[in-house]
Amino acid sequence: MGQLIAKLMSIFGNREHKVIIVGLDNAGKTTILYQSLTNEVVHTCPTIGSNVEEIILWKTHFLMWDLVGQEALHSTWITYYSNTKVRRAPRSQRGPVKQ
Ligand SMILES: Nc1nc2c(ncn2[C@@H]2O[C@H](COP(=O)(O)OP(=O)(O)OP(=O)(O)O)[C@@H](O)[C@H]2O)c(=O)[nH]1
Ligand SMILES: [Mg+2]
Repeated sequence: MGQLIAKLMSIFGNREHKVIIVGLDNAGKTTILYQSLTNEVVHTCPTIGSNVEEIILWKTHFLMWDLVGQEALHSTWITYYSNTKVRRAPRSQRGPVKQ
């Protein structure tokens, strides 16, 4: 556990990081965000726009943006992408490619 924390600290340091959570509607994005904050499963409604919360882990601040999942509003995601880097999972961790 100590090694894991040390590794995470070496990646993130103690600065503030902006994290955006995107995905299909009803995927569970808001549930994950508020479960992380409260350690409880909370009742959610479909997100319109976004929810934003700060999570502090080992002095590192994560500003978590939970975005709308409805397909008709995916075009609004781009407005949240400023000052972000997209990280893809390593190829070995990605799912099968659809033909
Ligand atoms: N069974 C099950 N239900 C879940 C899980 N996570 C979330 N849900 C339920 O799925 C529904 C949608 O969850 P949300 O967290 O609101 O989904 P969302 O991705 O934020 O949806 P949008 O805001 O519409 O984009 C809720 O009724 C949750 O209680 C899970 O791991 N298992
Ligand atoms: Mg939501």
